[in-house]
Amino acid sequence: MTKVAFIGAGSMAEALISGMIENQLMSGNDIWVTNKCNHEKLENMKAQYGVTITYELEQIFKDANVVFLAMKPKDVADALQTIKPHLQKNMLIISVLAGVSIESIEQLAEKELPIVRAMPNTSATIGKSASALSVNKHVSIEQMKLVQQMFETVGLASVVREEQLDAVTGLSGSGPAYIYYLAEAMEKSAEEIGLEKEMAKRFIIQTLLGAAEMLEKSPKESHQLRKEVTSPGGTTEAGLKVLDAHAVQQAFIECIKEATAQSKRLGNHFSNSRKA
Ligand SMILES: NC(=O)C1=CN([C@@H]2O[C@H](COP(=O)(O)OP(=O)(O)OC[C@H]3O[C@@H](n4cnc5c(N)ncnc54)[C@H](O)[C@@H]3O)[C@@H](O)[C@H]2O)C=CC1
Ligand SMILES: O=C(O)[C@@H]1CCC=N1
Repeated sequence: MTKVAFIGAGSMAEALISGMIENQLMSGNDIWVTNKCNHEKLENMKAQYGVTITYELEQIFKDANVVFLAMKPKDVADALQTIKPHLQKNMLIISVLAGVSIESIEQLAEKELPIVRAMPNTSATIGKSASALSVNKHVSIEQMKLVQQMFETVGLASVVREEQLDAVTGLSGSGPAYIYYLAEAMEKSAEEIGLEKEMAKRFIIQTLLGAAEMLEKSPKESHQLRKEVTSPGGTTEAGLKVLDAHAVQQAFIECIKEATAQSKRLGNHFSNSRKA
């Protein structure tokens, strides 16, 4: 039996827990969760997923095979300071922290541990995450199999070079937020053009799902698919001209680059503050 401990009980921890339980990789009995101080949040997770909640570190780490680090990057130094006496050589550490390198975690833990640095996204909740994984040399073949299984249960999982993880963070870690941002704009416009909220929402969702599935199933590139919607002199052309006038595509490119840069900054800030 695998015992999985989550240190941190926020959005990402909940997305992974819910995805792994929903997709029957494990049950709530296999999962132990703690956080910094929000006991109500832990109680809610216990009620919803049947996980065990505790602030007793002895309990959470006893016989744990896998330890997820799921706090914000700014909190990892404090967290590891507290938990490091409980970390054993055979425990697989999976960090989902943006920017924080495997080397930084190794230094904070002050012992040789198998460490996976992962970048999933919140669509893990419904088994649709896009997760990238990098590992250190202490991860065994068996542990790697388990990691692949966990992340494949909650979506697509690919091993990447660690230096690519900042880019993955900017692209697909943060990616769901970009799509929700577009959905928000579509919802707001629907109100202004006279469509009822609920009906508009169904049309927006179906449009996003349909376009995503076309991107997946059609052999055509995204540019070609866009051209096929855009009749000369038609409605799409008129709308897209407005997006071009506001340089929206360029803004999205800069958004993804900036998110990537921020992931790097989070990591640099972290390793520089350790050197200081
Ligand atoms: N939210 C997202 O879409 C994604 C987040 N991530 C990464 O996941 C991590 C968590 O992000 P969120 O879940 O959004 O944050 P959150 O703020 O929702 O949750 C953070 C959790 O960490 C806990 N925590 C803080 N210090 C702690 C300590 N010393 N000991 C135990 N628990 C502690 C907090 O109590 C809270 O439960 C971040 O490092 C982020 O970079 C990665 C991919 C996507
Ligand atoms: O915004 C963040 O920092 C985290 C990492 C990727 C998505 N959310």
